Amino acid sequence: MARAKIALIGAGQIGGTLAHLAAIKELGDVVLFDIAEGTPQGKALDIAESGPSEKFDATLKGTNSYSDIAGADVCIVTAGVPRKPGMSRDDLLGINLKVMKAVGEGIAANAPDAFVICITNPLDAMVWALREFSGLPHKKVVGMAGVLDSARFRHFLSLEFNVSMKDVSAFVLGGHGDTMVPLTRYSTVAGIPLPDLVEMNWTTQEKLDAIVQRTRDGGAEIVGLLKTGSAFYAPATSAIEMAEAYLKDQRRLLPCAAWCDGEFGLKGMYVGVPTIIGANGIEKVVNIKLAKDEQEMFNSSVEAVKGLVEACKGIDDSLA
Ligand SMILES: NC(=O)c1ccc[n+]([C@@H]2O[C@H](COP(=O)([O-])OP(=O)(O)OC[C@H]3O[C@@H](n4cnc5c(N)ncnc54)[C@H](O)[C@@H]3O)[C@@H](O)[C@H]2O)c1
Ligand SMILES: O=C(O)C[C@H](O)C(=O)O
Repeated sequence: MARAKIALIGAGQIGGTLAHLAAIKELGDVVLFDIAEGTPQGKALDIAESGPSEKFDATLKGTNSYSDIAGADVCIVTAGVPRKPGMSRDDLLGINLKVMKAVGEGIAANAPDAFVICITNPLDAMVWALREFSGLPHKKVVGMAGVLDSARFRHFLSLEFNVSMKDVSAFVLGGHGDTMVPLTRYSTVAGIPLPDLVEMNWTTQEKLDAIVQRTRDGGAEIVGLLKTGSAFYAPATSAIEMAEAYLKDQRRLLPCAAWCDGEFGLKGMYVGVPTIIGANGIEKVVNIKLAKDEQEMFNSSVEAVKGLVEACKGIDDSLA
């Protein structure tokens, strides 16, 4: 069987890391696309030259031409600009919206059957815009954020409980911004929900609240440390987890920015919700029951995302 083809739109920090991971995991042949001349070609060659030591079978090609992504099975979009210290993700909306238009049109013309994972910020609005510009089916266009936010939550929890990250599961829903909703009731250590662990005196409510806040600020914490850009190792790993679920029809239950039309009482919008990813893309949005306080937090996150989508419509008439 022919290898899968993975197109990476944007060959910056995340794009290069995605290419490296996709090759090492032998998910398929990789095409790195960028408007910057030389960058995708240089990164593709550099990663290909790691193949003899790493012993992977995958070809890597760098390009500035959309025609090279033709027939891609998966497109992962990181094209655009990251934030700098002092900025919010929402400050990137105007500049990255224009990028989504070019990328959406490029994917529609060359890889209309692909499963498309958007990473560019502000995530929930950009995945919505990318879907609109590309015209691809909603279940084939999804945003990466919940896997990353949940991974950060899991990491911080594993430090607090001094247990393996493997035994910590967590769910972060809502928009990928300050209003994201880390769900403590649905997060566990080896199946024991976090509120029970507080009752067992394994941690305190104050410590748990601080971890929830650190998770919400997880992106800004790294931006503040790096100063010249944002996180890229964990974001790339998160998107690869989603791509692998699609390519291998794993039916993973992962939190993603997915199209909700009826689920969670929403009428046609993208926001972070639990999904099942398999060979058809988003196979299902898992409509979990939220408690009153969780629903209120989710609602305010939904309102924040709606505001960004309205801002996109105000900038680009074709989206209105
Ligand atoms: N969703 C998430 O959880 C998450 C996590 C981390 C970063 N991000 C976002 O991902 C994006 C990329 O981050 P990065 O660190 O890789 O940035 P980066 O600056 O390292 O790379 C972005 C690349 O996009 C390219 N580019 C710009 N316009 C383009 C266009 N029209 N077509 C093709 N390529 C284009 C640039 O040349 C650059 O190489 C940012 O918007 C960042 O905020 C999102
Ligand atoms: O914080 C950012 O700007 C990048 C990304 O959204 C992240 O959460 O790391």
